[in-house]
Amino acid sequence: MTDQPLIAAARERFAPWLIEPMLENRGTYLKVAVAAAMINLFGLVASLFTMTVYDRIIPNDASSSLVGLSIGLAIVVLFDFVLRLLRVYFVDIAGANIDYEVGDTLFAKLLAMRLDRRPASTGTLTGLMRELETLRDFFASATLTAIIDVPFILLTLAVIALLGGVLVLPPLAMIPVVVLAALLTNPALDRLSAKSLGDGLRKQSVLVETVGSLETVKAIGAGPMLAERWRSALRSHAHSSLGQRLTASIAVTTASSANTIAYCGIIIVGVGLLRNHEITTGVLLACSVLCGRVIAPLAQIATLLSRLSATRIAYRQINALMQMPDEGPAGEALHPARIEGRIELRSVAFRYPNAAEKALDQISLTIAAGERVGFLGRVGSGKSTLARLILGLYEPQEGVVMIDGTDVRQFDPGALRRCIGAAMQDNVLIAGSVRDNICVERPDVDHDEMIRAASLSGTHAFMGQIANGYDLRLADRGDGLSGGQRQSISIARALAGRPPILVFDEPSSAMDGQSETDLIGRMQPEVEGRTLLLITHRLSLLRLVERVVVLDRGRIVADGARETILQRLRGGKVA
Ligand SMILES: Nc1ncnc2c1ncn2[C@@H]1O[C@H](COP(=O)(O)OP(=O)(O)OP(=O)(O)O)[C@@H](O)[C@H]1O
Repeated sequence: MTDQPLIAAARERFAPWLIEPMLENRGTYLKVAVAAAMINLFGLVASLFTMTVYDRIIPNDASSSLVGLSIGLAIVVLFDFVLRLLRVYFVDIAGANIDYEVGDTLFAKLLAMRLDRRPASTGTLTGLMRELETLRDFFASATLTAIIDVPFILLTLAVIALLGGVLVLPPLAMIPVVVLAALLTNPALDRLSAKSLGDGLRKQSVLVETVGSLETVKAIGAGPMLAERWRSALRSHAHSSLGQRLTASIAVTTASSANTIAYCGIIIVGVGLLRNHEITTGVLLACSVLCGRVIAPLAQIATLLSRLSATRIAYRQINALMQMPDEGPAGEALHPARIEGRIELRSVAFRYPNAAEKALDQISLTIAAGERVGFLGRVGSGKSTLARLILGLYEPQEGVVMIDGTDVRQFDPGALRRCIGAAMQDNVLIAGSVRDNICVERPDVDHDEMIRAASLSGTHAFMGQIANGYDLRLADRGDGLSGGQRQSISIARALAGRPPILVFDEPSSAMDGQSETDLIGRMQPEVEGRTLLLITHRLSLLRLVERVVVLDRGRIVADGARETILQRLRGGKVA
């Protein structure tokens, strides 16, 4: 885990995770470009229609020509309507495709990310994942098509110049004003977008923490403390968002004012030209209509730039996540078809990110295949950390952890963990049915195997008393079941599929004495001949093991046959 901010961590412009889905959708964007180009051309037609009506039809009282022209214009309007709809539709399709592709890659990255590199706060991480929506909004927004309108600004200016000569000057003069306003506000916008995003993540962080532990928050009366954190996050987010919106609106408002000025400029200059008979009324009207078509795309570009700022910040954040190292080897990973279960740690030292002390230091230990070892030690002595290293969840900074003589870093992490049945301390279940939680879509765990594992763990005994049984839908994290029931399901999940290595971290901590005794009785034949690592504070559970290792402050202080170590412990001869 890391507390380092991700902002500005990676500035690479076009990362493959974004560029590839964009390129895949180039066909769709091409259709959008064609539609946008046609819409621009139709816009020119409408202004030429105005000119023709004023210069040819009204002076000549040619009503029949007006009917013909109107029919022609109606067709153009109809096409324009259809094309505008199509443009929105295609942009949405491309946006949705990109969102799907990038979202899929990002989730895969999240699953593969090394745990020691992930952001420390869950809220921050989920907030970063949400930034995907900012990207989607950008790629699925019709504003994006404003880029295609840009070359048509030149075409429109050329038509104005052709029809009205100097009438082109007012809109031409306004272009640098709008562009300058957008360029000048952009750096501030970038900074405010980054700040607003950081504040948004802080809000998300408080929210996720509160929602995730609402029961505890209420029970311990932490509500007012969290409410104050929430209010503070709300205040700063509201403040930075306001600044962001205000700055963004400067360029957009400038564009709108520039539009009015250019329009008025055309009228003022045009009246002079009209008086000198240098242009006709039709030309003046056509040029004033066309003037709007010069500035409007610029206003769109200003909006696009403000969105671009937020998108760029979101992109950098997501890219920083994407750049994080994955677990597993850099080269070809090993996929063990089956393992014997021999575990060896050689001079292993490990320190959690940002921790002052090493959680494990100088650990050397060999566990033979099929050996059952209990781990004892005071709170915080490093027992769970040892299990995490064997599961390959963290890598040691010094030394090596090996399974069957191979460094665990060489294995494909997923393949390795399929060979290890682990029930960790927190017993978190996944939203879904009890069946989903025990089988976890493993092909080797069918219904019979699930029932076998559930019977061993004690799950089967209470499943019969619950409506829906194994199809009972659990809420997030297994809410809706008691702590002991969740623990029992976690044990069933670990046992299912008969993995050669079993890692149990306090497997009976939430169970009553009788349930624990029953569990030990059922487990004894099951763990026979399998490598078992059993972390516990309960001496009764040690009946399942033949050897005991005692840890203290990250070091091994005793290691030997169960009875020998227990005697030494009773005699107070172990630190
Ligand atoms: N995710 C973490 N980040 C930082 N430090 C951690 C983390 N998990 C554990 N530690 C620290 O590592 C040390 C060993 O913790 P570990 O959980 O391995 O102890 P343990 O022996 O399993 O304790 P317990 O019996 O309470 O479960 C402790 O000092 C703890 O503060």
